[in-house]
Amino acid sequence: MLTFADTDFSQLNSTLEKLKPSKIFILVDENTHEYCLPTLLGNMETTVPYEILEIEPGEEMKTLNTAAQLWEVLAEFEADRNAVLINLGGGVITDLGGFIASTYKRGIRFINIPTTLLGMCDASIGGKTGIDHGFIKNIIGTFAEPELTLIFPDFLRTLPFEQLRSGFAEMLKHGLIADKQHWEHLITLPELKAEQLYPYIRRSCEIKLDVVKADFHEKNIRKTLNFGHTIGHAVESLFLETGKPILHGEAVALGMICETRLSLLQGLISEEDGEAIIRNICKFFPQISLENISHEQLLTLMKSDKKNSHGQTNFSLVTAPGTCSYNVSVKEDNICNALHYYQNLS
Ligand SMILES: NC(=O)c1ccc[n+]([C@@H]2O[C@H](COP(=O)([O-])OP(=O)(O)OC[C@H]3O[C@@H](n4cnc5c(N)ncnc54)[C@H](O)[C@@H]3O)[C@@H](O)[C@H]2O)c1
Ligand SMILES: O=C(O)C(=O)C[C@@H](O)[C@H](O)[C@H](O)COP(=O)(O)O
Ligand SMILES: [Zn+2]
Repeated sequence: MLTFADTDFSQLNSTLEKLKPSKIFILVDENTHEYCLPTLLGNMETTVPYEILEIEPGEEMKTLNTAAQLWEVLAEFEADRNAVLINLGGGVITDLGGFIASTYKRGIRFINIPTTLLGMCDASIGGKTGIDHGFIKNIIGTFAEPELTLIFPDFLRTLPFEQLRSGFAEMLKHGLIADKQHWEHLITLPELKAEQLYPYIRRSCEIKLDVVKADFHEKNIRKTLNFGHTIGHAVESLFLETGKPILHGEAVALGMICETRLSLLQGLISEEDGEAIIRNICKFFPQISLENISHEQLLTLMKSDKKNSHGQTNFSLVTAPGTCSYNVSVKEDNICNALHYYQNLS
């Protein structure tokens, strides 16, 4: 269930009452501990004892090592199958927390309380959980649904601008794949500020929920939610590996530009639409230098993409703002062309 807590956390309290947990665990990172936990604790009404599990912030923590430490801590606290994990944080916390919850003792219940724009509009919804391994994004994970996703937009007040913009990339993606009007609203916003985005958060959540309801296990239409991610994830992985991580949404924005170029090369989109999409994404996202990045390595990383099958690299490609095709097989030459195109954009 997805709920907006515009003013209070009553839905959280009634869910906890219904779930009757034996114990509550709250997973935070250092920042959500400081900025968000006091609000949660001030509003959570329960007599059930709780423990705080804290990790350092950042994508570097979304690993098997962190998962193992968290499983160990749960075991040390004697968490039983009726324990409930509350994931309070961005996509790293909800992906990692969802993963440890869905695997500990073969699955305990969990609640997502996203605190970033990306978490609210995308990561906390739809049941994809996971960790990175060998710097490959989300290569190990589960499909597991939270008991509740509680969205409290006021958490965005303390979110740094770059993080807000990172979440905005996924919102643009939602417009591009499914709702032209949403895309047009977003690209004409006078500035990127949390309060300006509040009305559009709901629409992004609806788009994601509709797609996920139609195809939870990503056999078909859910692949459209991965637009921008085949190239985006490869670039994100390579930067992560070299110790200079970029934000997920920044990588997705880059990926959406390159993959729109692929649509143009494949003749799947009109020049007018393709160029307007690229121009508008560039308005918000400064170019990321790919100067020292090897295309070979990127192509190898793209082979790990979960949409691939039978040795073919498959893309989800936008065909006009608001519509998206999937299972589009693309030749390596065109992928290299798109990467060169991005490099020479400015
Ligand atoms: N499961 C999915 O469907 C899905 C969808 C999209 C992205 N993701 C994953 O989500 C991850 C990215 O998530 P993210 O962008 O939220 O990153 P994140 O979780 O790393 O959070 C970004 C930063 O903001 C800080 N922060 C969080 N809330 C804050 C607040 N309210 N005030 C101040 N600081 C705050 C965090 O500590 C962190 O430093 C990636 O790993 C990506 O692969 C998953
Ligand atoms: O929910 C989905 O499906 C998505 O593809 C949403 C993406 O924004 C998200 O980054 C997701 O984690 C990517 O999944 P993956 O299967 O490519 O790892
Ligand atoms: Zn994403």
